[in-house]
Amino acid sequence: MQTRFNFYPPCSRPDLVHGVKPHTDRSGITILLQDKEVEGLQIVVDGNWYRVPVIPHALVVNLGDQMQIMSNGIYKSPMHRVVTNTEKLRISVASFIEPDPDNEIGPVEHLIDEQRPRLYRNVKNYGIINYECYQKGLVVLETVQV
Ligand SMILES: O=C(O)CCC(=O)C(=O)O
Ligand SMILES: [Fe+2]
Repeated sequence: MQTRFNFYPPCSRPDLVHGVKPHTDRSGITILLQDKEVEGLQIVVDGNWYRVPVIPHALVVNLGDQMQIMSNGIYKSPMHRVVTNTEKLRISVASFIEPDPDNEIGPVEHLIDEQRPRLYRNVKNYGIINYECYQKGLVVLETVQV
């Protein structure tokens, strides 16, 4: 598990600047504590962005790419982003839980059959693949499809 503290200062041009650009998490599971007053997290569904509301002290549980890979696409790793605002700073704490990077992961055998063929190849060090694709603006899961 790795934990990241995110700090988003107020921004004079939220129309131009994201707090975090659109991405999917590399993890298996992400546990997120949002700022208890300031919204910012958004999720995309069918091309439309939706706010994730703030519920003070509640944890947001999100699934990451490695869950999507291991479940052969049954569990989804949703695309999300963080927007900035002109008035208030925002803080969040995200814990990413994932397999040991040295362990190869791939779709679980009994979730592969004729109705649901294998969607992803086996990979090691998925965190590095995810990071490099994020820097290049690629959709990471597409790069590990069979
Ligand atoms: O700050 C947030 O609410 C989410 C941050 C995030 O998506 C991440 O750290 O991967
Ligand atoms: Fe994220």
